[in-house]
Amino acid sequence: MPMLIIENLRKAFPGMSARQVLSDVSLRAGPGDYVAIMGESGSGKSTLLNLIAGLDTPDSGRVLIDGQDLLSLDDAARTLQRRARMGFVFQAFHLLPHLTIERNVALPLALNGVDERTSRERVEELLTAVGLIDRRSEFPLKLSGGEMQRVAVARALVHKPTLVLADEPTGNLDAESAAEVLQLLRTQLKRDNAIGILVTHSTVAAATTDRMYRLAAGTLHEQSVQRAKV
Ligand SMILES: Nc1ncnc2c1ncn2[C@@H]1O[C@H](COP(=O)(O)OP(=O)(O)OP(=O)(O)O)[C@@H](O)[C@H]1O
Repeated sequence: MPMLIIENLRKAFPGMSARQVLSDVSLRAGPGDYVAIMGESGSGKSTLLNLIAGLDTPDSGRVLIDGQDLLSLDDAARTLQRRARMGFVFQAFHLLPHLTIERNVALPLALNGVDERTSRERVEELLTAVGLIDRRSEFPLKLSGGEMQRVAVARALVHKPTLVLADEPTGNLDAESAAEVLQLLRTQLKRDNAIGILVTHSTVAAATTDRMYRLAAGTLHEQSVQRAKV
């Protein structure tokens, strides 16, 4: 069963203005949970995402994904686990320009050694779900921002990860494309029973999740959300 446990994370960065960026962050999420994290610029949202992804090391506390502490693994094993168990959606899309749309979506499957036939079927399923199956042979630069982000959503979910981390995924989109991407992200997460973490400045985006937290003074504060329809 997909499970994310974040326990008592602390993190400070050394330097002149050294201060506790995260002082005590804990969070639990299970299958299909979709959580928003908001907070002022500099409150530590990116720091927290990096710790969850095992890209940075906390001063204390731990992150367990499906019971596994990524930091207990060496670099190579941690990379394999990250590839297998996580999907990412970034503000700037991060599609590979020299690969077709279907190759972009297939990438996590190729990296995880999934066979060609299974891969083809799953890519088709995801591209159909995000409404881009007819554009499969095109290259990303032919697409609009909203379309690129729909490809990125397909790529983040194609390998059925435990956890999808979305960092301001609608920051570069107009309101209409943003709503479309948010709806797809939610639908696909729920369909695959994945855990979603959405980092955003937008209350409209946050309102599409199930639970919303504000990161302030180094810790998470749960906010009441009125679930919005997107
Ligand atoms: N590698 C680093 N070395 C030193 N300080 C850092 C480092 N990374 C982040 N910080 C500091 O930690 C604090 C939190 O930064 P972080 O990027 O996590 O904030 P954020 O909430 O993601 O901000 P934004 O919304 O602007 O992206 C900031 O004061 C930042 O300057």
